[in-house]
Amino acid sequence: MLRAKGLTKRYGGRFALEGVDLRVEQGETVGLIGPNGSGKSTLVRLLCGEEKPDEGRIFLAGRELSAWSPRERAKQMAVLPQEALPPVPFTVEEVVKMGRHPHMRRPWMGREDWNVVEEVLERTGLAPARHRPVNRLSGGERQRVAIAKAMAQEPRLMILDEPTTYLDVRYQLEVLDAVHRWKKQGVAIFMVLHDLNLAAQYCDRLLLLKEGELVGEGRPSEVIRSDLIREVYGVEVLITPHPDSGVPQVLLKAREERGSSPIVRALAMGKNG
Ligand SMILES: Nc1ncnc2c1ncn2[C@@H]1O[C@H](COP(=O)(O)OP(=O)(O)OP(=O)(O)O)[C@@H](O)[C@H]1O
Repeated sequence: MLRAKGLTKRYGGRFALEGVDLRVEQGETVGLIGPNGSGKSTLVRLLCGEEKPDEGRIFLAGRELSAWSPRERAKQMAVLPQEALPPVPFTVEEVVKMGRHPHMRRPWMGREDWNVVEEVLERTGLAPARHRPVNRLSGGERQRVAIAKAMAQEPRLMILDEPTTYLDVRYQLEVLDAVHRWKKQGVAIFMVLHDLNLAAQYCDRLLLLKEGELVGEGRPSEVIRSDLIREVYGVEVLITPHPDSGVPQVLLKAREERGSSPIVRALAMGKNG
């Protein structure tokens, strides 16, 4: 569904991405992980056509990304950016309806469009809030509306940049369960996640970025390894299988030499007067 080869991007001569290859099949969830500044958002911007790579090519459903018209591309691919939805003065229902635009042949909604909007509002639990203006919702509620709009678009590929930002643990799981259901319906999913434990639980494959280069790729058990996490993030971790599913889970180890950090020492001095 999505294939990229040799993607390279420079900003002012500095490499943000270098020689990245990837593919996402239908019905597969691929997670992108990596530390701050490793190039995750840059890669997302290239894959959704927002920016052009300096080198490399991207194919969507077998056709070069740049060859798709915006409308036809929107039927194939929905994107949930990190800053998903500004606090606009539209109602929840109006925003979800916007997701149907690429499918509408006339300027008004047909029966099929209304059916999809109704189903999405029900499935996301937003039906009771349908007439509420989005600018009066919390960050987490707005995130759910953005996800509902993307669902109404009925894409074959969904690209999500940190979809759990702003969400408490319950909604993090709700959103990722919804993503998992799309995948089961055959949608290809590519998502950036900071939380390594959620990434291991919800992704079939993981890509690990370090300073713009892919340094790990494979099943969660092949990528979530203490040596690789130490090398890429510079922290000591313990890896243990999840008691239910057996997927690797990361336990953070506190740094041993607490006293040696200048910040910790300064804080301790402040505390002691
Ligand atoms: N528009 C830009 N102009 C200049 N440099 C940029 C630009 N966008 C990103 N960069 C640089 O490219 C590198 C990768 O940034 P990017 O935002 O892709 O990282 P990230 O992995 O998404 O980080 P985070 O986890 O903090 O969101 C960083 O060094 C960043 O400063």
